[in-house]
Amino acid sequence: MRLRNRPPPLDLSNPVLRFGILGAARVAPNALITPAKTHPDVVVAAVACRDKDRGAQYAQKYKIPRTFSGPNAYQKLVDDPSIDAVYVALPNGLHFEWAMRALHANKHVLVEKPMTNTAAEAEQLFALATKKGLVALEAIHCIFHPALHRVRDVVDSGELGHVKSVVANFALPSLLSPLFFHRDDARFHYDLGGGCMMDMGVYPLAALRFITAADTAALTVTSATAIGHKLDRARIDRGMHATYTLPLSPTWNPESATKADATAETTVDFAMPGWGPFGLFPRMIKNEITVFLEGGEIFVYNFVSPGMFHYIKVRPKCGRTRYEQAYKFKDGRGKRLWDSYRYQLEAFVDAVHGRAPAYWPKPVTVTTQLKTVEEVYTKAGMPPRSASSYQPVAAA
Ligand SMILES: NC(=O)C1=CN([C@@H]2O[C@H](COP(=O)(O)OP(=O)(O)OC[C@H]3O[C@@H](n4cnc5c(N)ncnc54)[C@H](OP(=O)(O)O)[C@@H]3O)[C@@H](O)[C@H]2O)C=CC1
Ligand SMILES: O=C1OC[C@@H](O)[C@H](O)[C@H]1O
Repeated sequence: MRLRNRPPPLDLSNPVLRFGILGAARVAPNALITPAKTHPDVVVAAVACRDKDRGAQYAQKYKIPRTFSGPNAYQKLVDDPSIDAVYVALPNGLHFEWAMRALHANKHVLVEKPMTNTAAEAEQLFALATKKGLVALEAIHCIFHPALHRVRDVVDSGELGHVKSVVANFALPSLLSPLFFHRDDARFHYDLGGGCMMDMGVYPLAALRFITAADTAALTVTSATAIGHKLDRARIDRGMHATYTLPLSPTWNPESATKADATAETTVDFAMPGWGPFGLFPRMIKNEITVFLEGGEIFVYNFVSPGMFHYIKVRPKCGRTRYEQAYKFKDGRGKRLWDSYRYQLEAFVDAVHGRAPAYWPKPVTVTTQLKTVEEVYTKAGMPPRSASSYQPVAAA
């Protein structure tokens, strides 16, 4: 075991990016470990897990050569000179602290969504990354897939006129919830940045902002209604419904655009109850967006994981309905079999190497989204998620 855990010697002429993962996290196999296998410039070199045995099992299962464990595991990984980039796969409330610690240790950071608990924290994080010349990316993977770019292009083309409203839903039926969440999941804990709007809500919000080109401004939240979670009804939302006003995008076709702002709504739920007598009939997963435009509708099925399967239904008021799919970018970049995590990794590595990624979110995209999430909680009568108590080192 000792031998296996000894780091391979560093080859400084090798452009390979050596990732370390913080947390033996459930998300990491899909989000990084598997995509890294098909990226020639990426190696998953280490994982840090607080528990020694669990860390060793995880490393063995996913063939990760090095494990850090114990109470200082995360800091040891972050400080290790053989690691170039840190994937922060921890509960939301720990993202800020560990991404900041990694940046201070001169590592690039791929941070799980939502990037931080608060908009102010994300601003601080991006400021440090910029100061140090490091890459910091929030892992809202679906935005990196060509499918949502195709939807944005159809909207942008003006073929259906300007956007009137958008409805985006991502919700799991209660029957399926135990497959996704532990009974005592971090998602249900306020102190760890839990809540459904934080966890699932960021997908519909980011996607609808992206496809309507309203991704660099904070939306106005016009209403929000939360369904409290049984473990903490006052602070943790099991479900959230919110409505917004979208700023009019200057990229819409000026011929068809009117001065009226568009509206939007999102619905998310960790555990939708069944319907009918005693809620006996289970609901289906909701994972779709509908864009209503002057001249028709666009419906996107499976916007969260479009790499698995998706379709885009374009239904003009006059004319024939068509179905589209997009698994590659229009400039030919990408591969049919890449999923959204693989596209995200491609963008991350491109950015590290100074190549122009197919898509790269501006820091303001992330910070304004978090402002909107904060406003949703406030409007729903719940406290926005609290800032981390971590105090970044002043000068590093
Ligand atoms: N992009 C995507 O598709 C998805 C993203 N996510 C995001 O990824 C992050 C992690 O989610 P997920 O993988 O489901 O999480 P897990 O429940 O698997 O937890 C991840 C790790 O968090 C660590 N951890 C550290 N402190 C605590 C604590 N106090 N309580 C609980 N865990 C702790 C544990 O590390 P250790 O091993 O050291 O014990 C654990 O392995 C979240 O931010 C979530 O939003 C989640 C799912 C999908
Ligand atoms: O893709 C996802 O689906 C379920 C969520 O709880 C998870 O965090 C999210 O990223």
